Amino acid sequence: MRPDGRAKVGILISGRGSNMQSLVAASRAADAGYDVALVASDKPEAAGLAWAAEQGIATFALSPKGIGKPAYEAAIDQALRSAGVEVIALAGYMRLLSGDFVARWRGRIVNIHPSLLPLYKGLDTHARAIAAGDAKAGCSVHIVTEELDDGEVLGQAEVPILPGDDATALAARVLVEEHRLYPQVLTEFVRR
Ligand SMILES: Nc1nc2c(c(=O)[nH]1)N[C@@H](CN(C=O)c1ccc(C(=O)N[C@@H](CCC(=O)O)C(=O)O)cc1)CN2
Ligand SMILES: NCC(=O)N[C@@H]1O[C@H](COP(=O)([O-])[O-])[C@@H](O)[C@H]1O
Repeated sequence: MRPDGRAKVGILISGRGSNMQSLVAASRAADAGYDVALVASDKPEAAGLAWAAEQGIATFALSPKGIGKPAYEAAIDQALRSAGVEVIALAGYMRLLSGDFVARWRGRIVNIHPSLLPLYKGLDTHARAIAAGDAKAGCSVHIVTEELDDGEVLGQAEVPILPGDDATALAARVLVEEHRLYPQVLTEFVRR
């Protein structure tokens, strides 16, 4: 924790990075409680990396292809520690973190997932909610454990599933809530 009581957060992304952008924007508030010290990705071509660099935020990119998960995770871990990161926020990060990595950062990794956990862990959450005939969907911010999408839920936001919705329309409606919920929950989390 910095002398001014603000936590240093590292954000892991795999693509567009719109949640990362909402976390960065919110960090600029005096009462955010955190600063973004690093944006890292398993995809060097991830669009969010370029945006973060333009904001003057340190970035790190490495593909696990050809180097194996242990070496890959050791490099990500080193980049996070070198940046002084205290809390990791997964934001559209599509790789499963190993038990070793999670253990090294126990209780200090959070993730946003596009469903009302414990419903629809994993992928294709919106299509599954529509196929099930659900009346509502949403997103969840949870603590990351070894198990996929299984940790303590810190916050959720609901949206209606409307007649004629397809997964794309529903994802867009949920994403608006993700961008509102994640910064709010991260600020509460770093103050825990
Ligand atoms: N140990 C954990 N790692 C991650 C978690 C978690 O809860 N525990 N959350 C995910 C994010 N996520 C859902 O929010 C998610 C990411 C990826 C997948 C997935 O199925 N990925 C592909 C590729 C996996 C890989 O190559 O590593 C797959 O398994 O085929 C599902 C959900 C981030 N990591
Ligand atoms: N299972 C993890 C997962 O599906 N995460 C989801 O990926 C999207 C990333 O968008 P973004 O790159 O614009 O933040 C977000 O909708 C996030 O909830």
